[in-house]
Amino acid sequence: MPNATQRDKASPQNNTNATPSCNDNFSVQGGSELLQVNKITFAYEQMQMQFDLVVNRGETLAILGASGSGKSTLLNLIAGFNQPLSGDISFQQASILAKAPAQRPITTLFQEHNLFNHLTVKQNIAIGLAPSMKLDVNQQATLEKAAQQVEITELLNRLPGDLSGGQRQRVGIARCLARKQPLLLLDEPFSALDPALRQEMLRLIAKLNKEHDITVLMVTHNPDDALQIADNIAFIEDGQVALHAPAAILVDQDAPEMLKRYLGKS
Ligand SMILES: Nc1ncnc2c1ncn2[C@@H]1O[C@H](COP(=O)(O)OP(=O)(O)OP(=O)(O)O)[C@@H](O)[C@H]1O
Repeated sequence: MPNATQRDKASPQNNTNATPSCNDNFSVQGGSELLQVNKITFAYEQMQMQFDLVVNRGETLAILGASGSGKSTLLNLIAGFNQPLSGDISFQQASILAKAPAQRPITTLFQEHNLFNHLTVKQNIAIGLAPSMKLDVNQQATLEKAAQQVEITELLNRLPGDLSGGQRQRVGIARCLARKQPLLLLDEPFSALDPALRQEMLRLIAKLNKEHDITVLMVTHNPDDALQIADNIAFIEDGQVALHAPAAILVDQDAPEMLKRYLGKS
């Protein structure tokens, strides 16, 4: 059973988003649309994909699905690391397809490889604000505030190789925070962390979502993570968004078979 926080976040009544789902009982609710992924097609040799998805401002969306279903590809298309064959992606109703990744209103945090090992923590955050790492007074203040928020101020002069996995992920989150982009994409960022650290990171993401009005798309293999911080889930199957529904569907006995199969419940 979800705990109190989980129930709060995952409760359908608390849900304010609206996109189609496959079943009216599990429809997400209305809200102000921030990101539209509109009939985006993409293909790797062996796999054709087409994604449709609407994400509302302030939503935390957990992206779940079997290994190889297309979750990372969807994030890479949104971030601009992959170019679609057709379709469109818009942010606040304006297409972002022609924009390079750094020009999109997005920051991405991966499981690994978020940091440059030859740069200090401070430089790793600074590079998110200015490629030259030469910061003006305001940017310097932004950097310091972000470091404070994730409690890494005392680590600023260290190299990533001298930090623990959790500390490195906090540096990655500080850079996301400092960049102040409205959309945060997380690709299994905490799967290598121990349970306590993972909880700490999830709480941090929930805080960013609430206090900084950051909309979050998080790929995870862990339904508990989704229940804990997500409003909705997008379930990916065979290169498509097969289901977009309130996160509470994960503990609903009447969930569609495909989801129950994935969860090992049928
Ligand atoms: N660079 C690539 N070249 C060719 N095929 C790829 C490439 N990257 C991914 N694929 C294939 O595309 C499909 C979707 O991959 P993707 O990484 O998006 O899945 P995923 O759902 O994120 O998987 P996982 O949970 O294992 O990370 C898979 O069949 C995968 O083998």
